[in-house]
Amino acid sequence: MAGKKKLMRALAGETQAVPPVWMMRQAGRYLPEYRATREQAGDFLSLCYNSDLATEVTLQPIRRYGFDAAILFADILLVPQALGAGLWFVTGEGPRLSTVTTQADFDALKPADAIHDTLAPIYQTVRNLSGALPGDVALIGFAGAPWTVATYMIAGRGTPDQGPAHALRQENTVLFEALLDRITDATIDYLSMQIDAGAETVKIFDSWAGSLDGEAFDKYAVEPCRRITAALKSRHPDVPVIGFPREAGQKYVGFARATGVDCVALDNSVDPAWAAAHVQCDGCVQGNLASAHMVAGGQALVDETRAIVKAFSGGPHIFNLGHGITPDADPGNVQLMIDTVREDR
Ligand SMILES: Cc1c2[nH]c(c1CCC(=O)O)Cc1[nH]c(c(CCC(=O)O)c1C)Cc1[nH]c(c(CCC(=O)O)c1C)Cc1[nH]c(c(C)c1CCC(=O)O)C2
Repeated sequence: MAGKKKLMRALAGETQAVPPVWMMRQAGRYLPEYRATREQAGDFLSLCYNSDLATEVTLQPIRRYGFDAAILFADILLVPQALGAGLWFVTGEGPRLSTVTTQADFDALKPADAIHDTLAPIYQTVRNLSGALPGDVALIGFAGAPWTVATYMIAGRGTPDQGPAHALRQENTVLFEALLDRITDATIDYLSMQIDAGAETVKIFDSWAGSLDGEAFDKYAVEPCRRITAALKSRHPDVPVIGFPREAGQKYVGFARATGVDCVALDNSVDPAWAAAHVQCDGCVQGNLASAHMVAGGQALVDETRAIVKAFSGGPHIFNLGHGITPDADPGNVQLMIDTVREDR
């Protein structure tokens, strides 16, 4: 597999002495060049839909640091918008959406295959990137998992406990499941189009998977991810899929087998030694340095980075953070992390 990109080799199950490295939100507000381009675009959503500027911010962290992978610059909430939901961002607070809590709200949504007009600029960004990236850098596409996307569509915003989505699933299960199915169908088409445009792997972000217990986790986190993965594999058999059931805890065990994903991304609440024994045994894992180290830096960052690389050194591993890098991170600490991952060993 010598000629293949480092990220793709890890996803194919190869153990490497130096793991590939990239970061969630690597194109983000901690970088001065990102803030400048975002200002040029006007606002966050305009940046997402401007293919030239979205290409530019995706490339910025690749130029600055030489990561092994670039992740398409977009957002998981573009799918609800393409389905017809209202979406806007309140500076300093986060996303706001028109809510879907009644049958009438649901009936007003567009069919899954009507999303592509809205999302066409995103496919263009992927095409741009596919031609612009250095030859050894892999391109990652992504979408939100249906449960996580639904939590925003139902509440109309981010919530600490996903209460409104849990309430709807209990009070109107039929409507809740219809919404999840609509998002699932749209997500399959969306990711498939990203792959057609040049994404070499795709990641499914289930940021709120941890709030689903027992049977609900199987029905609303595992099953939609399994369905998306199976549909993608039938259309694009050679494209690996990364699943990120954040805060799944013990339910990380067997997630790859149950869903068919090629790699499981770990949040930083997971102990690396435990995950090496119970999750990495099924294939590639990604993670899981705490983002706080990117703010604090110092010897603790170096020690923890080394400990994670060592814990996962017996199998396929992609070095990453456990969640997105935060705006208050120091760009110098990112370089220190990368240098530590890539040091001779
Ligand atoms: C839940 C979620 C969202 N978006 C995303 C998730 C899942 C991952 C996670 O749990 O963080 C995923 C996402 N969002 C963004 C990407 C681009 C790729 C990357 O660099 O990782 C990805 C993969 C850009 C973004 N998405 C957002 C920003 C910051 C916007 C800005 O520039 O002002 C970026 C770079 C905004 C966003 N987008 C979302 C929220 C809640 C917010 C506001 C919070 C915040 O400001 O960080 C929804």
